[in-house]
Amino acid sequence: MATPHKVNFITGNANKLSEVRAILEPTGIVVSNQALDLPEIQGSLEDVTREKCRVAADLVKGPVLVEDTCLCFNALNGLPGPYIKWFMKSIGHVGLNNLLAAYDDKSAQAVATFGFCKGPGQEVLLFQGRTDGKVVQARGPTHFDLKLRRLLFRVIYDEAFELIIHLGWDAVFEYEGETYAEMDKGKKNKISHRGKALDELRRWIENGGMN
Ligand SMILES: O=c1[nH]c(=O)c2ncn([C@@H]3O[C@H](COP(=O)(O)OP(=O)(O)OP(=O)(O)O)[C@@H](O)[C@H]3O)c2[nH]1
Ligand SMILES: [Mg+2]
Repeated sequence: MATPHKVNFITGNANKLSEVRAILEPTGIVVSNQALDLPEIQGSLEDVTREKCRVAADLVKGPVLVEDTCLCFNALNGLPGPYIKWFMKSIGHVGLNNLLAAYDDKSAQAVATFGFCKGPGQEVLLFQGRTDGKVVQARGPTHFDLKLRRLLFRVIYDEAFELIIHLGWDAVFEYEGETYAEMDKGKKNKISHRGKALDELRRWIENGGMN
């Protein structure tokens, strides 16, 4: 039997990790994980991922997969884009809606950019997926993971605030009438920015890219 392909996904986000595993593992790609704090520079979506990947490969001294997620509002020429994590932390779901209050155009794109690098000093390859949707008032469970919500009630306020950034924006991103939060995970993973980017990665791996 052929040895399964393996990727070492460097992320501190447990929700991303579980989605990546749910998407890749049924295709025979084994996903290991290291949670490292990687720098996120200012720049284009591609620049942010490329730099995360370069630093991760240096730290791990081996092959790595990283991902950076953006939420781009068309009325705001792509902002918050790669800064969505900090916007979520500062203004939450209501604030994201308020940002678009002055515009009729509520359309947005969720973008996942994965970077793969074979090791220190090697080229970073990018795999990107985009899903078009629109920003709506929060609907569906306002968490990107239930366990985190339970934890939220158990930790002190400051830690709870830090965790809010992991709750994500699934509840305010609507795709064809349903928010990501209202969809079952299987459906989200089929149509999501992350699912599409991982399709590209899987095709590349199946065509011998990692050899
Ligand atoms: O509701 C959501 N549905 C998703 O599908 C999704 N994917 C990412 N996110 C959130 O968007 C920001 C991206 O920032 P990000 O890419 O830098 O991630 P991160 O810092 O959490 O992890 P990482 O950089 O260690 O991989 C972070 O706040 C993530 O929690 C999502 N929220
Ligand atoms: Mg990050």
